[in-house]
Parts: sequence; C-alpha cells; structure tokens
Amino acid sequence: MKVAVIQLAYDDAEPIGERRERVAELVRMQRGHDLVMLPELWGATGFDYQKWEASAEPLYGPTVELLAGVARDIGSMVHLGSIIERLPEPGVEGRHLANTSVVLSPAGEPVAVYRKIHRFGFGAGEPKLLEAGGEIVTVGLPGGHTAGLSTCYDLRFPELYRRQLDAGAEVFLVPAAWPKRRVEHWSLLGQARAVENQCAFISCNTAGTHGGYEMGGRSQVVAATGEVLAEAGLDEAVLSVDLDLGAVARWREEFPVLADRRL
Ligand SMILES: O=C(O)CCC(=O)C(=O)O
Repeated sequence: MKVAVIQLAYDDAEPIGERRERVAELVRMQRGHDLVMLPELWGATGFDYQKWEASAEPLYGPTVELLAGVARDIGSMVHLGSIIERLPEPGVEGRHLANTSVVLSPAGEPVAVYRKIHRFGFGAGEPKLLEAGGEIVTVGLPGGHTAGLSTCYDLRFPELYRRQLDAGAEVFLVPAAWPKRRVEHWSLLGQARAVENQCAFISCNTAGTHGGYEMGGRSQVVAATGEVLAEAGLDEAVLSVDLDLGAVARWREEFPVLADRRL
C-alpha cells in the first residue's frame, strides 16, 4: 500500500479558507498513493480552543465535501485527520461538539467515522468542550487489510490498541496535534504501539505554532517489527512510503508473541 502522510505546518495567522485550499491542493498532489493522511484539527486551528465553536461543522460538512471531491479526482483513500464536529444533538455529557475523524474511499464515500475517545486538557480544552467518543473503529484498506483509528492523546492508552488489534487491526492510523515539548513521547509511544501489538503504525502530526503551542512534527511510519520506515522532522513535509501490509501477518507468524497473551 502506498501511503502519503502530509505533515502540515500552519499558524494562527493563516485564514482557514486559504488553508483549506492549500490542503486540498497538497492532497491532490498525492495522486498514485492508495491512502493519503492529514493531521488532527488542521481546519479548526488545532490547539486554539477558543476557535472551536466557530469552526465546528456538521459531520458531512465543508471539509468532508471538499476532500471527498479530491479523493474522487485522484482515486485515493483520504483520512482527513479530524474536524470539530457539531453533533446533531448533545451527547451524554450534554456537549454538542466532538473531535471527529472521517476516512473517505477513493469514490469519495465516507467509510469510517471515529470520535476521539480520550480527551486532552485535564479539565480544560477537550474535556470541557467536547463529547468523548465511545466506539472502537476499524476501516478496510486496499488488499483486504484492516486499520484501527485513534487520535493524538489516545496514543497514551495502550488498552485501546489492544482492542483494535482484537477487532482485526493490522495497522494503526493516528492523526495528531502533538506539541514539541513532549515529542519524544510521541515517537516512543508510536513505536511501542507497533512493537507490542505487532501492527504497522502510521502517524500524521502537525508542524508550526498554533494557540501558543509549538507543534512537534515527527510523523512516522513504523513497520510491525518496530523498524521506523520514515520519519518527518519539525517542518512541513510529505512522507511517501510503500508499506507492505502482508509483512504484518508474516512477522506475527515468524515471532508469535501475540499467541502468548494471557487474557
Ligand atoms: O499527550 C500529549 O502529550 C499531547 C496530546 C494532545 O496534544 C492532544 O491530544 O491534543
């Protein structure tokens, strides 16, 4: 599977409309890839919580519409990172916003919707403003493979990835807006999730500075063996990787750790 990871850099000064067009163009340039990935909340100004209410959109709103058109044009699956979704009705905690990922098929159809389960902010930001997701979500990939979906802070909760593994995941897809200050955790945890679950791992972080936070970049593509196949630096970058997902099953057979789990 040929994957393109778009590590987008932006700052608060870039108007959202211009950023949308720039992102659509960047995705369009990835023709020939089976899957194109974007980072978390790039259209909702990432860490800038104050802007979330104003930038919220319905699930099948302008971001999905724009990227569905691009997915169709280039014939690739597109993981749009995430949006601030305005829920049709308030959730169990009475909030009407969520941090929501959508994966689009090469025909531009939404084939998976994941709402971030673990909200980051310790009482402020996400837990204060957003409803938590509650569902394990996987999505079928070309070649009959299965990906598990999660977002940013979720990466700190290994039990989520075990559940995705049990749901058939062979690769984890993780968009993020992970700050530079803790970027070592980001790299380490991504590799750990790959090694402990014998799953490939594809992460797409943000670069630039928004909401006063410098972002950490270092998006990576990791094989199920833990080998880092590609890693971005601190700036905007596109990683283009030919990822052999058949290698996941071969590795599990060669080194059958998962068979020794005690449940
Ligand atoms: O866990 C961290 O250090 C960063 C998480 C985060 O920035 C987020 O989930 O938005």
